[in-house]
Amino acid sequence: MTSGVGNSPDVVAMEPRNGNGSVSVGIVDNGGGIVNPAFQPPSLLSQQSTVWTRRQQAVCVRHAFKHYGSASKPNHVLSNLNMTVAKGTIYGLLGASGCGKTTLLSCIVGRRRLNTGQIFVLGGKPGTKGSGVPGKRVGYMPQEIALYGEFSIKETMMYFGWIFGMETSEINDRLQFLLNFLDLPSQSRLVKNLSGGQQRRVSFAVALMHDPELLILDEPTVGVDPLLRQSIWNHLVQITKDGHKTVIITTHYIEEARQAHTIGLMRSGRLLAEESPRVLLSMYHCQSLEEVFLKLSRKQGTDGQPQETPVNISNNISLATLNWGKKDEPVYVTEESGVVGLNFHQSKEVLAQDQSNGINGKLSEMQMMEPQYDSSCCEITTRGKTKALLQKNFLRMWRNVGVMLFIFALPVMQVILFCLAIGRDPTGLHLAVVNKEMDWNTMECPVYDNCTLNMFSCRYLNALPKDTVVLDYYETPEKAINAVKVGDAWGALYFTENFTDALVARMALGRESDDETLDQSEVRVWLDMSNQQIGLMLNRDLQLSYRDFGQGLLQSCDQNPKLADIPIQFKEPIYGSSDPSFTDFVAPGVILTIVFFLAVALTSSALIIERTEGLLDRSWVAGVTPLEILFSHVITQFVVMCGQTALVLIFMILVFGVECKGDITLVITLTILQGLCGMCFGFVISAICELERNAIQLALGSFYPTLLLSGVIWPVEGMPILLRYVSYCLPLTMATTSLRSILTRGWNLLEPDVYLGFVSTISWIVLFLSISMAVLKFKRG
Ligand SMILES: Nc1ncnc2c1ncn2[C@@H]1O[C@H](COP(=O)(O)OP(=O)(O)OP(=O)(O)O)[C@@H](O)[C@H]1O
Repeated sequence: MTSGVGNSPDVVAMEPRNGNGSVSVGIVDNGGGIVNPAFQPPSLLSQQSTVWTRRQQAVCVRHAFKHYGSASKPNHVLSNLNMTVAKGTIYGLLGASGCGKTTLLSCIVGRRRLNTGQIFVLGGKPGTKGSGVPGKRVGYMPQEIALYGEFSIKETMMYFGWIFGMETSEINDRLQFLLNFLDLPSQSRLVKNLSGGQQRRVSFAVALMHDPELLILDEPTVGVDPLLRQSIWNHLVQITKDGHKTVIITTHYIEEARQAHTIGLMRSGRLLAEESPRVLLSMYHCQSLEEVFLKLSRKQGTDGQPQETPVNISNNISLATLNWGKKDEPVYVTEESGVVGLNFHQSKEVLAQDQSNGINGKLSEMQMMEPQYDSSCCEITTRGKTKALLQKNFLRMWRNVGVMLFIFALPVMQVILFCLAIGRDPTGLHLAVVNKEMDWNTMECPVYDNCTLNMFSCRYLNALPKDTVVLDYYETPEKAINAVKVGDAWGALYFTENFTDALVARMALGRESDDETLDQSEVRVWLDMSNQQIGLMLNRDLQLSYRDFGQGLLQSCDQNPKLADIPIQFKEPIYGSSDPSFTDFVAPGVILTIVFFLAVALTSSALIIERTEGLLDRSWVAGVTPLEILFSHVITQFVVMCGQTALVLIFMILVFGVECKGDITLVITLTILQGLCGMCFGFVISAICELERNAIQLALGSFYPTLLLSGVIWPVEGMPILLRYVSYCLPLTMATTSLRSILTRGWNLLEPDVYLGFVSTISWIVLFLSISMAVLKFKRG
């Protein structure tokens, strides 16, 4: 690449550099100005290496293209943009709202990736190993507040300080300085209770916290009073003085950017100019930078689309470096370049420092040295980051009463409600009875418990379970049936007036009994089967009561009670009890569902809230990786889950007596694993969804199908064969079967039914984690 340095500068302007007495010299175009008599065009040497030279700049952006939206309908935000920020300078990035400043900055700090083009920041490419960007080499103040509202100012500083690898004492010292410098209120004040301006200052303080090499400030002076604004600028000038720190700042107060060393005027994703304020003013014969901007904007408007001439970008600092042999001479470099495709003159001033103030040597040293690499690049994580992230997660939970209730009160309430409301036999069911053996006037129905062969209907009715059925007597079968029809009773029972005689005859005659006898000896029942559970239960109770009645009668008449039973002998069940409860069947699924979906609910919104508040991005720019964020949530959730699992199991097993025949450690492990699985599913949701409401919809939307298809409330064996396969692929199905086998059969890990539940759960955890990591990485691009 050739440089335009060989073109003799027409005019060179000298201006004192802020405060330090050194001089910086700008080269002005043919429009007139002061010529620096000392100027000697640097001898043109071929560049050693483009990469090497770019590494000498703080930021170097080349041919940057960035669009949002799909490739078919792109919203172009950066269009062939080039930008050079010299080390040790303040770079004011100005431009109208929506021109792409924030997008450019977010690409520089590694929050976003360009579609094409290159960015070098502090010698490396953002996002590459060892570049330190994102990381502690950069201090970033985004446009949004991006702070944890529930944190105090001190906790905020601690959080970011730890992430930046600072010691607590160091953070405290720095905090005191920043509190004074930025005129902040007491360090114990919660960020959410600060005024907008105060919050912005805290956000600024976070960027300054670790005294980074490169400060990137997106509108730091919005909502800040003029006095403080000036002191912020003074501070920026101060920290860039020694050439080690660089600042890129955007502001809507164009005139305050006069204090910057270089100004980049941006419009529609391109840089219209990149000059020192003085050069810009004299180049365009304007009194204010605003006028310059307007002129340039109009020029761009009349020029129409920029010509796609190859951009000739030389590198001032590299040239300066190549010419560094003449250390005692100021170095001036001019280049003619079609910056961003616009054919306009871009002269650049390279600051040459007076050797007498000692800075020249430093600059020289800095520019000649190899890029510094972040030594923490190869660590998976640091103690500070882990501490900061964990403290953040726990504090956020602890400070939020709603979340705490959600975490611990809700599972207990769900278990209590489940055990009280599900699986118990219904009671107080009305039966409409027509008993023609009774005297309707006296309503007497004597019950004999000896071998008296009289009033069998009363003896049978007496055998019905008292808490389950309530007997209402009716005069005629029509009235009793009508009571069922209008919903007053769940069934109607009819006994003929010679029920007892017919039943005795039936028993005595056996196969000799005629149809009339058989008919008269039967209890006629009309049930309301609209409610399957109640209908089946009444059916069962009516039959069991008849067996009890028959056995009691035979026993009292010294007969073998077995004669009253059907000839099927049910032995003691191998697993479960002979009176199984629906609760025991559903409980395993309910335990897992509660823990799984609470975890989904808790995590699905966690990342989204952080993202919408800008906290996630800010943490990323501070050097926290998606893996560290996920990992910190996994640990936090794990602790929460242990508490939830303990509560759920204590209430289920100890308080409500749900059967547990197996190893309780297996039960605990599987429950916690399911919680982790739910959490990972929550991560997927929060990674996919941009808005909290979408996450809630997705979480709720997935709840019902999962519950219905996982064999929690009905056996999977009852599903059509295809749906069964779908069911087995869901995260809860095999785990529910596994937990059921442990609880009710007492099986151990050697049984396929049990270990497949563990295998399926762990596989889902890995799958969900991989998906969320992939989505997070994709979104950053
Ligand atoms: N995440 C996003 N998805 C889609 N479009 C976006 C996104 N972020 C920004 N944009 C669009 O990109 C364009 C540039 O936005 P950007 O925030 O970079 O502008 P800006 O110059 O910083 O504006 P301001 O000064 O108002 O902050 C705008 O049209 C904006 O609507």
